[in-house]
Amino acid sequence: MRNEQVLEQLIRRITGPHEQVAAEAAAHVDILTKPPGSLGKLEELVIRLAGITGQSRPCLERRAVIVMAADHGVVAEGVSAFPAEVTPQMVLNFLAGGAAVNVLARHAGADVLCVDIGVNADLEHPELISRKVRKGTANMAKGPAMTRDEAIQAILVGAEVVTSEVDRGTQIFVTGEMGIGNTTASAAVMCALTGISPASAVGRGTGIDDVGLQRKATVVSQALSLNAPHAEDALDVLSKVGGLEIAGLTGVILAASANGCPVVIDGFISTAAALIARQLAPASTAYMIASHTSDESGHAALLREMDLKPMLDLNMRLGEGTGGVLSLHLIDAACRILNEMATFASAGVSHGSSQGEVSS
Ligand SMILES: O=C(O)c1ccc[n+]([C@@H]2O[C@H](COP(=O)([O-])O)[C@@H](O)[C@H]2O)c1
Ligand SMILES: Cc1cc2nc[nH]c2cc1C
Repeated sequence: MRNEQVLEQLIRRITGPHEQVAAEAAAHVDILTKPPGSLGKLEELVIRLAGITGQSRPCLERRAVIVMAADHGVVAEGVSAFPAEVTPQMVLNFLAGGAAVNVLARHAGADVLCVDIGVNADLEHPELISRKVRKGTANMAKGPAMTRDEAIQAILVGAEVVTSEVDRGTQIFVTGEMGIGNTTASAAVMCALTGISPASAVGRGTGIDDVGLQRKATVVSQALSLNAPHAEDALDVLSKVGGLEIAGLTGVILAASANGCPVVIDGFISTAAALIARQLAPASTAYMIASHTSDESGHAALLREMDLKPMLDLNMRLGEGTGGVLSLHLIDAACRILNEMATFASAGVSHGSSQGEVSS
């Protein structure tokens, strides 16, 4: 079967959450020993998790963060505060267990899966998932970042990683990435698909200065006018101005959705992948759990555009899946509320009287 057909099949498997199970969970939340709605967003969260998983008492013990790593030709334009060599160096750090995401994943009981989907170096390690589609993208300021077929291949890599994890029993996924230059690609994807201006979409990424920020906006404008991506064709946008890790994460999101697994969206780059996934499969948005608002300046606007309501705002802007993995603690808390709290009946606690009712 052609790759495009495999992708279409994957998209067709995304049917939407189990509304009946969500309604049952909502009814149970309302008989727990608390005033209705008093656990706020935790209540909404666990009702959504029930609908996504089809389990009236969700328990998401097996979790994995998928860190997609890739390089970007656009780094040649001076859009990052760090050199491209940092991408492979950080991959080795992930594999050695020393990066922030490793620490936070250990704390949250999540596996870290590191995928080389397009790093511009020859990497070998027994734990590395080596699925390189190409050695980094081409410079989008000079031409398309990759071909449409490469973009689809990278989406399918993400989907395959998720599918084999689902077979191993993983129940919830977190998106993570590493790629020097990828905030430029993410900003370009955001501009192409939402019409937001480059000046509003670009941010400081790894920490570029004011001059670098101006240059970044100019590079994004140049890439958009040169490549003229079609806003109604997400694969065209992804291939012309996106990145291999963005494509891989699009596949992660689509395959998690197709398998009825919640997918926790990390920062700016992950949300750009979510934007592509939404355009390819609108039903996938029901499976997305937004973790945090990154300090990357375009992220809040992108989340609003996606109508995603993140749980945390900790001024983080690291990526790797760090914000996503942190939010697993809140997801656990929400599940435990539903699983462990007493009901008014079981604890012998009186219900509140309905408003306006006069007790005799
Ligand atoms: O997740 C975010 O919101 C985020 C915001 C800023 C930077 N990053 C990370 O920093 C790298 C990209 O930054 P840059 O400046 O090289 O485009 C990449 O490895 C991302 O994981 C990530
Ligand atoms: C050191 C470093 C770690 C990162 N992790 C994700 N992006 C990163 C960028 C840099 C520069």
